[in-house]
Amino acid sequence: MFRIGTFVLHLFQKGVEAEKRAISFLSKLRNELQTDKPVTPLEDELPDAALWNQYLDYQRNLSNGNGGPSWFQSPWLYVECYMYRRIHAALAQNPPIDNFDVFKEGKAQNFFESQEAVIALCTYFQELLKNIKDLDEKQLQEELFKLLQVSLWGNKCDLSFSAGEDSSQKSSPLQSLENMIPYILVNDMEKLWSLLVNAKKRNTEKSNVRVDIILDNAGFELVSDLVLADFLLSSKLADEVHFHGKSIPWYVSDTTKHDFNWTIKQLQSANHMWMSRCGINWEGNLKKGVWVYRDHMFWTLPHDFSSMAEVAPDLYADLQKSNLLLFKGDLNYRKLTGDRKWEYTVPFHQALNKFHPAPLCSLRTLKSDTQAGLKPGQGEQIQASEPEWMVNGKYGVVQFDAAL
Ligand SMILES: O=P(O)(O)OC[C@H]1O[C@](O)(CO)[C@@H](O)[C@@H]1O
Ligand SMILES: [Mn+2]
Repeated sequence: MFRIGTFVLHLFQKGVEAEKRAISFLSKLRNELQTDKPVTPLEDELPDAALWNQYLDYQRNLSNGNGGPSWFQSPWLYVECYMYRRIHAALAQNPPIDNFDVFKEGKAQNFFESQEAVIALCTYFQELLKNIKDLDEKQLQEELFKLLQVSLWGNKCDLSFSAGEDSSQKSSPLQSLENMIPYILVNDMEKLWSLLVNAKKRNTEKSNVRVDIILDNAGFELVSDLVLADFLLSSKLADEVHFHGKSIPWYVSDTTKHDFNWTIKQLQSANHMWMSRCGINWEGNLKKGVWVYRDHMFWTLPHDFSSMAEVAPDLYADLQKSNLLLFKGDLNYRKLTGDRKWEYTVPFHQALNKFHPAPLCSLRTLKSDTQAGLKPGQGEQIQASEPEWMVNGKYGVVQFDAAL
């Protein structure tokens, strides 16, 4: 008894010391950020540290003569990613709190506050499954479009955008889809449908149709992505879905492996028949191997996707095996387009800067000022009536690019 007590006390003290170290590391980070200090090399020994430090050298070369990278001067995408990586280092170097996700509570709260919307979506979906075999092509297409839109607007629910404030999905996610169509600035859903239907027709037993979802936020958005993924399998439009999540806590609400499994468990054990049915089916999909969850350190590096083939050739080669890549969310869009301030009419294909592992589509609500592939005058027209259109999350795109 005495021994156990001493052991617990010892652990507790270790925890308190680790917390103090993490807090001092974080206050140092805050001070550097607030006073525009130079970006410094990472000093930890985590597996991606060398790549981060090489990237810092690359940024130093770019800013030659301008004093080197610093918080206010360097590209926003770079320093924002760097901030999340430093937050991770503060914890990861400090056992026993090295696996602690500082954003976990916020993500769980978003999930619980979206409960009604999750119930509405799971109920709708389970009803749909009852007669999915009897649906003709037109009806299947309509259902796909609905679930794509739910997944698109699900991207409104992220926590970094709302600075951690409530951003859960409150209303029924299916109700107002029709009214929101005018807010989809680029709507390539028809192209997705053709691609999937053609892939299915060409599909022989040897070649499975594979769709990859590059996930964004946990909470309601993740549930909407899982429902979409279930629909793709249940409608036989796809045979496998591969999910890609983050290997470290990222941009507050992004999905990690823990969030992914936690969400499915929560649904499974929910006190609601259709919610728990979804959770049970989804765990079954993972066990059968028709759903696969993967993470790769590339997703939490500062590089945009045009350098994936060089920096993470294994990931690029894996994505090349897919029939369709669905990139969720604003940060993925920024990385797809190099976060440049493109003329609105520059073709999406061009903004991708040779990133074409497979046909791809971005489902993203606009929260940052990067947008390509609009019609002439389209951006200017919205700008005139709504100056905040690029950052207020009210508009979205379902923007497709066929591979080379
Ligand atoms: O979760 P999402 O859709 O990638 O949004 C995150 C966005 O929020 C911000 O952190 C703040 O607006 C952007 O940098 C980022 O693009
Ligand atoms: Mn996010």
